[in-house]
Amino acid sequence: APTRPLPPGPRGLPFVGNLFQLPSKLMWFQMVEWSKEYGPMFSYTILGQTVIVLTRVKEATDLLDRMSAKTSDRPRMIKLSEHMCRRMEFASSSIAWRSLFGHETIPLLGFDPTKPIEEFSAEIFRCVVPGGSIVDVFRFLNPIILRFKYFRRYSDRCYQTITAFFLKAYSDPQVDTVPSLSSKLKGNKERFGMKDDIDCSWVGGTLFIAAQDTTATSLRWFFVAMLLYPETALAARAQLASVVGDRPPSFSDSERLPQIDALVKELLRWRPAAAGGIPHMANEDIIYKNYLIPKGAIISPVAWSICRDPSLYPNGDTFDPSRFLDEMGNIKRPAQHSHDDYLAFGHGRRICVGKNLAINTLWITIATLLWAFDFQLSVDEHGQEVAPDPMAFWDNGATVWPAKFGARLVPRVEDLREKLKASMGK
Ligand code: HEM
Repeated sequence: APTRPLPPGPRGLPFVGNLFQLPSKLMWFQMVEWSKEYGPMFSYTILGQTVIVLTRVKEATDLLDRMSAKTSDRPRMIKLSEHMCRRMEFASSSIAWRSLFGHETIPLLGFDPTKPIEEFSAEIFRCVVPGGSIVDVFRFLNPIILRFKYFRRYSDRCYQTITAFFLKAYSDPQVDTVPSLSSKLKGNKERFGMKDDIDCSWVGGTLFIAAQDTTATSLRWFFVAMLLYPETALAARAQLASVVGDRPPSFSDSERLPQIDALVKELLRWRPAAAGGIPHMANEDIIYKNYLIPKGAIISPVAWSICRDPSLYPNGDTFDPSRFLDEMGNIKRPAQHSHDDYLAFGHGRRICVGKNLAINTLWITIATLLWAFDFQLSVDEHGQEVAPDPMAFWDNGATVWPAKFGARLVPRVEDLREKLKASMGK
């Protein structure tokens, strides 16, 4: 069969390819720039590894949803998968902590028992970005690293510490009124194909890592959006006032609060937590639009750009929840192939397994925060209000947070604490 060219892309150097053109931070920005030059689908290479980048809904859904059987492998991530997690990974804090391990919810200002996971997840998230760890770029180093304990000392320590942590979280006594993943696994190991308690504890642990930072990232961006687009908070509060009045919102109000649905959709679209997308890998040669996507190529959907696809979401840089509402104020029918307007959760067989938990977590948290507090800009030492910069980022590897910013939360409800406590008991 006639061979086809790779999608166009930036010229690289012999052997190393485009390695030195990739910034070490905020890599997806480079992808946005390249897509302006080379089109919605382009390719680059790192040391012979082809990466196909997708920046529009059409290409992403054609390749990753409709051809999912051929594009749902994950690239081999040596440092993450083989060193730090020793293949234990198969695939916001409080809710994940409770629903996965069955423990008490975490108090806002008290001791946070999940802190040790943070360092570990930050390192893991760095490895997910193509080129994010040295051994994944220079693969010939792997046998050397495997041979000498010295080179593995960091990954070994990570694995041991985190396994002990997950095991304790899994084995500690649990709140028994609410079912959790741990309580399901205990006593049913064989049924779920688990070898031992370490296996079981890692199931909870990896889900925790995937759940916690992504959801918390979205909540950070929620505050930025509310401070910069206060009119959107007002619209949502007006609806909350008419539906729930002075009691906290609950899921039973959801049918009557489309403004909150629209806010959640817009938040995940405007600032998709995993802005650069999570890479897939082609498991066979694919010819698409007369280009070759070779077997073994990394396919990298850039969520930031896909969620701004002008054919679906005009003025994509503006935070505007009303784009999802019709004239009657109800949620619009989602655009075709838009995953119900939730493109931030990835594609095909690899689509985020925690999508519904994440949407529900964001929904109830956002509804409650809007009901409970006014959000005000912080004030500097000269008494000047300081607005967050929506284009100032903190790169956390797979997730991208807003750079540090201040905000003041002013209670809008009398007896807030008592009302929240009373509603939690229900
Ligand atoms: C705002 C919150 C979240 C966002 C934006 C998000 C986004 C994503 C994305 C983009 C992927 C990769 C999909 C792909 O490869 O095409 C993913 C995978 C995954 N997510 Fe989430 N996620 C969120 C919350 C959660 C939660 C709450 C959980 C667990 C309870 C979770 C568990 C997972 C797991 C296990 C995978 C790997 C699936 C696989 O490889 O087959 N995520 N997520």
